[in-house]
Amino acid sequence: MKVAKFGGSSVASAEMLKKVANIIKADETRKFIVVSAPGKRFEDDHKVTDLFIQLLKQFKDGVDYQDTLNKVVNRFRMITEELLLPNDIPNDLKNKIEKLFSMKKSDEQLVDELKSFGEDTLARILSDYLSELGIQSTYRNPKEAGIIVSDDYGNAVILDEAYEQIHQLRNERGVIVIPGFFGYTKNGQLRTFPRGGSDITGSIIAAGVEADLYENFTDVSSVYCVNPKLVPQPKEITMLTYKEMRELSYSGFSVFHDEALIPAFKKKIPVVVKNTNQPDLPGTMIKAEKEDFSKPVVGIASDEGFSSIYVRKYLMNRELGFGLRLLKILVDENISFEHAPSGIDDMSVIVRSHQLTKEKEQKVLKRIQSELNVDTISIQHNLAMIMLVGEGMSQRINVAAKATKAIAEATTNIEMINQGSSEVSMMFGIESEKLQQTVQSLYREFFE
Ligand SMILES: Nc1ncnc2c1ncn2[C@@H]1O[C@H](COP(=O)(O)OP(=O)(O)O)[C@@H](O)[C@H]1O
Ligand SMILES: N[C@@H](CC(=O)OP(=O)(O)O)C(=O)O
Repeated sequence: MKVAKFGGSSVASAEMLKKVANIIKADETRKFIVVSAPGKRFEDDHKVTDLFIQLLKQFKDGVDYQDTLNKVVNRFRMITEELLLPNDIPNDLKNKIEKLFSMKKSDEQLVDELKSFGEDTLARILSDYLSELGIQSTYRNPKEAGIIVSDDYGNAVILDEAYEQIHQLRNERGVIVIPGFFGYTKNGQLRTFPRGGSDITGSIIAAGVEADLYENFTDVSSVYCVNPKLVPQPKEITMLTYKEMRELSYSGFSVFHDEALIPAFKKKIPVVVKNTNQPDLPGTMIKAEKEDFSKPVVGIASDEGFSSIYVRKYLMNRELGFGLRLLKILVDENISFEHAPSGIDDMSVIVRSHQLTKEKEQKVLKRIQSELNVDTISIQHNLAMIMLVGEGMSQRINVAAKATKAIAEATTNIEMINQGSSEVSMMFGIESEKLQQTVQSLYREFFE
């Protein structure tokens, strides 16, 4: 029994949905189908989820939102019309949006409910389309499916108690189509997962029904060892471990959501990333155990938009609780940190820059200066992080040497280095503007 998740790019148009239906038809063990909302059909297109966010903003700002509303509804109408289905579902969507806008709800509740309409509408359409094709198919809302989540708006996590009810889905007949990206709290309130969260739904269903395989269908034939936007036609990864994929996803491999690995990992369900346009290709397999240790590095992930807060204080090493108090100041300001490399008398804390408004930055720096009485404090913006990932790294002694050589060849200055304690990853902080040339140089060193 398999769970197949189709991402936004795979359900962006009627043409893509026909491919999806063929994939479902081709293998009767594909029983649970999880879908995203329609994504981009071409480079400058809009994801439906982004249109919903824009729509709510216009509604809240009191400006005319009819144009955006029509755009959203027409995305679905075009699909139903081309699939020769009635227009009831898109018409219904329009009414649901207007009804939601007439209700008294908090902004956070409104945005979560509105965003969910994208995946929900698409799941209903796909289920009807499969039925039209003679495939026994049922739409299941996440509430009925048992996706019980925490109370965090736009950032929900699954609760352990959900799995028992999800397991019952095994007994249902035919194909079950479930919208991704959202669940319900114990009190029946809708909450969405973080952006890109349909991958998480797929993984939850796979763990709940104890599937033999979780297939994640997208628009690339495999996970590449580096982001294809930075290196043209990079090498494909045929197999990697949950641990490696989680590190890579968290650090910039947007092809699979980092939080989506955990449910599958807990139940040891293998995951495969495949291409909806070329479903017969093997794709990339993600499993628990590493089989091939010949390559120390399996992938190079990278991301931009980091800032580093640097503090220096003579005899910091003798001051009990210094790091704790520094991090506490960040917690007070609701700022999470990514890395915190330290020396004898100094420490850097790397945070994602979007968390720092100008005022917050000034406040944090002032507090650190006065409460920790540091000798030097500075902040550096526009940093990029590059993460080398591979479980084989712990058994090699020259990975760091090869990496620093490649970075030097790109004439890039290393701002910081951090090796994860698990020795699965090695991180380099550099100036953002040098990112592409540095990644390309590392790629040549480790993969060519
Ligand atoms: N290392 C990588 N391997 C493959 N794709 C990657 C990688 N890093 C980033 N991507 C991007 O991830 C995209 C697929 O993810 P996403 O857009 O979320 O797909 P979906 O619409 O199926 O959810 C690819 O088109 C590619 O641009
Ligand atoms: N539609 C949601 C959830 C999702 O998973 O989308 P996609 O499969 O297009 O990454 C989003 O845009 O965040």
